[in-house]
Amino acid sequence: MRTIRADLVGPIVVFLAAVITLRRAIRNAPILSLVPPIINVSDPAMTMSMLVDHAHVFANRPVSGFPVNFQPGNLLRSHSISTVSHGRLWRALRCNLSSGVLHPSRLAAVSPLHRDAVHALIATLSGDGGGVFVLRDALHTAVFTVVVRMCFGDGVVSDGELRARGLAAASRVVRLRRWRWWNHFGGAFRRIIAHILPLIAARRQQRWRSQIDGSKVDEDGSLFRRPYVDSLLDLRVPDDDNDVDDNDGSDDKRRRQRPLTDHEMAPLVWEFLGATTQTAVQEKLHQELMAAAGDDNDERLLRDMPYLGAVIQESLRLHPPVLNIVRDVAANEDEAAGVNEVVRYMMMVGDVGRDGKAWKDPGEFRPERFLAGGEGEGVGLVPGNKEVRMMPFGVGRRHCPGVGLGTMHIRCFVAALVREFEWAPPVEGDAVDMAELDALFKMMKTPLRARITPRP
Ligand code: HEM
Repeated sequence: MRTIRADLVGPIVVFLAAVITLRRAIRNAPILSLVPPIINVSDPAMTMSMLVDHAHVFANRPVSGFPVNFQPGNLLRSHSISTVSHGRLWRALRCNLSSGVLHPSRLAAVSPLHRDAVHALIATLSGDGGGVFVLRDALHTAVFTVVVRMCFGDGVVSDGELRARGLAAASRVVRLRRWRWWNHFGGAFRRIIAHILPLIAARRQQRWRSQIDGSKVDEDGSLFRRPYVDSLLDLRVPDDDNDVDDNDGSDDKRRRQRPLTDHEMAPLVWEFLGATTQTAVQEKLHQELMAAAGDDNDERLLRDMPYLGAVIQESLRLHPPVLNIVRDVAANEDEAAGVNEVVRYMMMVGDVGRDGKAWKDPGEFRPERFLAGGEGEGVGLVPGNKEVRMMPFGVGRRHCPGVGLGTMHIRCFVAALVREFEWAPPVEGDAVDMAELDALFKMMKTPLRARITPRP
């Protein structure tokens, strides 16, 4: 009889989610010497009250931990959507991302990119007819190739370069996972920016060339039209960059607008690339996947698979890749004295998802709880404004805008991996070590190693 392992699909989901969220965790890490008083919040009702009912108060994350001198002689704070203060600039940048590449109507265009990446991943894993694999690098490269194409279109980064960068990025994930690596990060960030700037310039040139020869820039056969960098090149942001929020937005139109500089675009590009970088369960999932007729990677088809959705949701409830939602609140502003005291609130994402009052046997991996009739039926990945039972993508006005794309990546790769291979521990009977690393973001202490056998 075939042994069915219930504990292998979850780690894959957890790892994919961690890859995809690396960027966020890095951005939220404070520099230790500047850490203000911290209050940890684990209670779901309290979290709700803070992030939803008092969203205007809890609207800012810590200012980017490190001002970076990535433009010679010019010390700048790196601005990405997640680090910029809540205000006009934040609104312009977030709106550009959410209504552009992340808009639900655009996500269908990601399916062909997923198809290419899935084929390459399966070819890599089935190379020698199966065997024992450490999944991390192969999965990382697969996700990375998709997001690079969404970011730059095709033709800016070559296939070979893509694979090399995917692997380099994977090894950076590993190197950056411990707090003690943080000191090295300023330098690493400058190097990353230095890699990104020429890619932005190359895309700009591609656009110029196509304007000159009258062709459309995407006529080079790019599968993903109007990639993220194009939207940044076209974007105009408020000129005064005064972060104060004027909620009425009344005179926004009259304000002077300016384009972004390449040095402003680079951290945004990096944020995009980084953001997007657990077998009864396995068998049940496999049956559901095989029963669905049609294109293997059709996003609509995958979205309609309740058990696949439940497995992903249960994995993110138990093992959210982002440990805490961080907000800085001015506790005592005395402008005359130049004093601006800040209190830092850390909403503990894992504690909320494992709250014993909200969940039966909260520590147990049981996807069925999210199916019809289960205690979690109808619970969303992003809480509405009634209650918070889990919050892997945050809550309130600064919740993750990438929830659609993030879950789409996970659905697509998990589905392909379970459809194509049978998964077992390297040694029959071994348990998967789910110990977590005290890292910037959640990772498995022991990277998942599995024996995979191509399915007939
Ligand atoms: C499994 C995948 C992902 C997870 C678990 C995740 C999780 C999170 C969390 C917990 C936050 C903080 C929310 C808050 O503070 O309330 C966040 C913010 C953010 N995420 Fe994601 N994320 C994922 C994928 C993505 C993707 C694919 C993108 C886009 C390319 C993205 C872009 C962002 C941005 C820009 C922010 C900052 C939003 C703001 O400050 O307005 N994330 N994410």
